[in-house]
Amino acid sequence: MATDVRPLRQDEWNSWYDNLLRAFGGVDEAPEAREFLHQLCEYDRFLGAWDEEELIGTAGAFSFRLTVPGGASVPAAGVTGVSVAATHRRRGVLTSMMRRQLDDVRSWGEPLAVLTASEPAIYGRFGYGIGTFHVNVEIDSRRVRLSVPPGTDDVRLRYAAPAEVHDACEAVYARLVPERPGMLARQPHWKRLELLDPERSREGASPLQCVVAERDGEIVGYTRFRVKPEWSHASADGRVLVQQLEGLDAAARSALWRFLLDIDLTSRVVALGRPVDEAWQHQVSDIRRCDLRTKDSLHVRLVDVGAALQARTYQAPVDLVFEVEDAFCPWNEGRWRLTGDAKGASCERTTDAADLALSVRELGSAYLGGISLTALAAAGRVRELRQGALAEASSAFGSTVAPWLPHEF
Ligand SMILES: CC(=O)SCCNC(=O)CCNC(=O)[C@H](O)C(C)(C)COP(=O)(O)OP(=O)(O)OC[C@H]1O[C@@H](n2cnc3c(N)ncnc32)[C@H](O)[C@@H]1OP(=O)(O)O
Repeated sequence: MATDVRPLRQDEWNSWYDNLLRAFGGVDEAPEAREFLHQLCEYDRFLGAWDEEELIGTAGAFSFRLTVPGGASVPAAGVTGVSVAATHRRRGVLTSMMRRQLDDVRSWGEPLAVLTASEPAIYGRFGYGIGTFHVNVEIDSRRVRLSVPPGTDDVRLRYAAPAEVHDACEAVYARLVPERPGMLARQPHWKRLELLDPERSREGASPLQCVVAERDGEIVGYTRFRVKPEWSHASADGRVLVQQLEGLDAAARSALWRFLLDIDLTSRVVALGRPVDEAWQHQVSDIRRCDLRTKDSLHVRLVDVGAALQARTYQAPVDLVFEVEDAFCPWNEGRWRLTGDAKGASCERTTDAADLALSVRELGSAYLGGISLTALAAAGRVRELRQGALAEASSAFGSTVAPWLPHEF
């Protein structure tokens, strides 16, 4: 079968999107969600695969900027909308699209490609490693109390229409972006994402509600959530479904979490996709009643090893030679010397003896500082060629703040 992979034309978007939906089961999106996604399409970066006249594959790459350790905002292709028609599966169509896409990303000069996977088993073969985890929680708010830091009672909370305070909330978000690896700078059109509220997707829950946290009249935090009323035989048993919660300081965040745990007629707070190191985990009276579940989140691919490694900084001084294996993007193969510290780094080709051997996939996992190279070595995925090199690399690559992807794409 000859597959033609090429960028999408504007008149092909609807059929592209229908193909994608069908690969995910064929349930249509609400019209406003579909329209929103249409506006996000970057035609020169979205690919279709054709078998003669028939569209059989889809893949896109948003032009994101991703925070890396040290706070730099690095161009990253946000891989999205990947699908192959079930009639054409396991014949190499995905492989052809990944080939074209990674070649394109390289030609655009973007050192990273990132994605969230429908199934984690798909992307390792293309050089992606799991770079971040997040937690999903369901807190028994009748039993769990939150101890709060000084200053929490000085934070004023008020309800606001989500659209009315949107700019102020976006300003809070923008201030947080450089502080945590894995966060995405807001791109044009994406601002509306957090306000998208199709009735069809609510499944019996309320429209989006918003509470802002203020100090001295300034918005310093916000949460958007829904309430799903439920009644058991004995009592009210509603759920609070948290969509976002951000705050500029510990008091603002604590005030918002405490508010969510205290809403009358509810007994559970459900929050999906939260950072693994969030402070509330250490403030709750009973962590077991929070039912924490960890899940892989952002998968990271170094498209240009040298540029990617020198775009971030390192917690401890580092001077190491990596022997990198990268069968899918052979331009990365070979030895690289990384020197750097907390102020900056450089990464150049070298013929010197290697200290560590690993594939680009492990570099992707370790890149944002959330997965330790020591753990990957224990799994047999990193080889230490000079004694001591693993510990040096591990402490240099770490991050004091866990990396976190704020939303799926
Ligand atoms: C970033 C995102 O958008 S994630 C969304 C991914 N899309 C989906 O999950 C939608 C439903 N699934 C699909 O559309 C397709 O099955 C795809 C895209 C996952 C795979 O497409 P295909 O064209 O069948 O993949 P292709 O034939 O190129 O397979 C390449 C290799 O990946 C393997 N592979 C493909 N899909 C999977 C999978 N779901 N799980 C494990 N391995 C897989 C194949 O076995 C093959 O292995 P090999 O090289 O050892 O022979």
